[in-house]
Amino acid sequence: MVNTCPPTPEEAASAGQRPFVELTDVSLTYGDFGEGLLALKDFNLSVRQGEFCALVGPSGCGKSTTLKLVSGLRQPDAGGVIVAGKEVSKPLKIVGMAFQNPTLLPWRTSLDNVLLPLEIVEPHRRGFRKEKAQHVDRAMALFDKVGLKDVADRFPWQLSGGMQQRVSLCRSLIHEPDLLLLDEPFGALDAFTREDLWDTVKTLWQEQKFTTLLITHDLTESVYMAETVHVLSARPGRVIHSQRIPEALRRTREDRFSPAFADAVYALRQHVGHAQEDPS
Ligand SMILES: Nc1ncnc2c1ncn2[C@@H]1O[C@H](COP(=O)(O)OP(=O)(O)OP(=O)(O)O)[C@@H](O)[C@H]1O
Repeated sequence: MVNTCPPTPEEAASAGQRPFVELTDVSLTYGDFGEGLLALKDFNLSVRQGEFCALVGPSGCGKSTTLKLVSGLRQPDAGGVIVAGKEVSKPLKIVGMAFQNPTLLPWRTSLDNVLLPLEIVEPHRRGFRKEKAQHVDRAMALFDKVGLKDVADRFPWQLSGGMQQRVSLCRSLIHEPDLLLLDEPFGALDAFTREDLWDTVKTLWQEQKFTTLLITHDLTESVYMAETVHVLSARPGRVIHSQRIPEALRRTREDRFSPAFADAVYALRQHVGHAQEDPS
């Protein structure tokens, strides 16, 4: 049932698609070169436009580092990082990010937290006052989509963890990014809230088709959410296995209890196990 052969960059190219995100032979060392910590080595990754990918792998293998490279927060020591056809050399504006910790500012209301990126990042900042009414409308529509009611005027400390994470999600999407980077955003939530948010994010992605990279330690989550799951080796991280997850496997919540779904999770678990045993 599980197709373990993702489309290669060549196959995507022959179908007329250039990868939207492409990391080629990337290495990155933290700290002083020579005695620093080698986080990624010979790292290759290719993501199609609109694709939903998950990155899984042992703790400390370089998953968050990969997102830092893709978002332009860090540059590699060697190799290339291309997003939307351009070499990444500085923080990208087409990126939305959400993390395990919602990182909302406690003195701002939910609405003002969501509007914050538009207030401080160009080109939105310039026209912010003039276009504020449209931005507020968009924020309210996003609140609605993620199932939040009457939270606009409430402060983060008046919201549950799941509600805060939904606000954080709205903030990551308010500027309509082409690329959504999710660093374990569901990790700290209770199981039921997490499952609800999986569906929320899936629905938003199906509607808007932003290219998505999700970091997770939860293989069930990766199979339910992603079209392709990439398994990283132990540090220094590189992709050692890529697994396509057929859509038919993960349409509904009930699908998560099917034998085919369990097979896909099991196959991934084997590869993560190998990564933990043998870093080479
Ligand atoms: N700013 C930094 N300075 C020095 N070392 C760092 C820095 N950031 C990350 N590292 C190290 O680089 C390696 C990869 O870190 P990274 O956070 O990318 O891993 P990860 O796979 O996301 O980990 P986890 O699954 O535990 O969140 C780790 O050994 C980490 O300690």
